[in-house]
Amino acid sequence: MVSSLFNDTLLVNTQSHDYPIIITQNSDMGAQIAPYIRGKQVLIVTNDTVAPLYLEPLQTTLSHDFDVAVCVLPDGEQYKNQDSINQIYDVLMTHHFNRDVTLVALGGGVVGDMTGFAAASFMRGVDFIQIPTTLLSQVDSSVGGKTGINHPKGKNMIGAFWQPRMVLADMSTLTTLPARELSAGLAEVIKYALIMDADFLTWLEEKLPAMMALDLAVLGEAVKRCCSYKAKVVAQDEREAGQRALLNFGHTFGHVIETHEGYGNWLHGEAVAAGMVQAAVLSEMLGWLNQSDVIRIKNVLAQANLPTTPPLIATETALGLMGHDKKVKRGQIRLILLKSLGEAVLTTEFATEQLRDVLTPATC
Ligand SMILES: NC(=O)c1ccc[n+]([C@@H]2O[C@H](COP(=O)([O-])OP(=O)(O)OC[C@H]3O[C@@H](n4cnc5c(N)ncnc54)[C@H](O)[C@@H]3O)[C@@H](O)[C@H]2O)c1
Ligand SMILES: O=C(O)C(=O)C[C@@H](O)[C@H](O)[C@H](O)COP(=O)(O)O
Ligand SMILES: [Zn+2]
Repeated sequence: MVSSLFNDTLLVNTQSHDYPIIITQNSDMGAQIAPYIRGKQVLIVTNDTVAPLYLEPLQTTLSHDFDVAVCVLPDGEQYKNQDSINQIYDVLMTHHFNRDVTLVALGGGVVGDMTGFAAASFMRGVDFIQIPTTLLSQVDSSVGGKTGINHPKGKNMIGAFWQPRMVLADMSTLTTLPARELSAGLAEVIKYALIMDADFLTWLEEKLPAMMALDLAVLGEAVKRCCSYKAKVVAQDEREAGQRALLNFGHTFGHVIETHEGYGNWLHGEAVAAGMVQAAVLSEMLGWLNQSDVIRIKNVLAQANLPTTPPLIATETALGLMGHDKKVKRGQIRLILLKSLGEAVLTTEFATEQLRDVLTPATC
């Protein structure tokens, strides 16, 4: 579909440093990011799906001014682990790169999270830049500095808060993204509406068809709105002491699904979608949402081709996996639930029996 050019820049203010999110189309990626590279060494980290699509022009442009190395990782959530981080370190060491290096993440959230973690830990911290190429990474993972890898028993269990120097979201990259991955990104977009802005939910209900038809102007508008919400939250609570936890809506349930089903079998966004329904059902049990709200949530997720029911997981197994959630405090599971559409809270105001009911197959 032909659409008008989208161009916008947002600023993220954090205690670490401020950085821009450039949202654009058909960009010369190398030229866009070059001004934010402070040394002469660059390591581009990508994967074997994204490399054939977008690596060559980026590498060529950067090679005019920088000493550029490349690390191509295997594609998949199942490779978001220490082996991949070691591969990044190996390339950095082989090239004798030092604290002047800037790591460039070219890919989706998996590449971005791992590149950020490698940057946070190599020589105790070097610069990195995010070039997110999935909708999910453009609306969420490239912003805010949560970096890391999975443990076999839990998602993102090892990591660091480490902010990028800049984020370049080129909407044109979405034209090659598989439809299932676009839908996975829409889950995080819908998440922002449910936790922060009921008017945005209404906007989405109208605009989802255009987004799914790859109208880049509408997608760009959605990316801008989501990044603005996230930038605002991260500016107030960079390290998740409080308010930032709201961005975890659906994730305590969703991470259980991803871990239990085997990393990569349920996409992150798919698991979060089903998890948001579970959280909404629990919110309804508490009298905070009404039945029509829950139906509306299920409908908007279904409209985006997302699952609204979790896979079969034994209740005790799910509770055991939930125990690893990073929001657990003094042994107590804390959940993000909805007080109303557009308003989320971090809470322990639910009975364990209610949580068990939600986790019991067929309740949602
Ligand atoms: N750090 C954060 O704040 C944060 C936020 C949300 C999600 N995450 C993490 O992000 C990950 C999910 O990210 P994702 O949904 O981007 O998945 P992903 O990185 O696995 O990318 C999805 C798939 O699309 C491919 N791909 C990427 N760009 C493409 C393009 N332009 N054209 C064609 N194919 C392309 C990838 O190779 C992969 O196969 C999870 O690990 C999740 O935990 C992190
Ligand atoms: O940025 C955040 O904060 C989020 O929680 C965004 C989530 O969408 C993202 O999936 C994040 O990686 C989950 O973090 P975790 O701390 O639960 O691992
Ligand atoms: Zn997420």
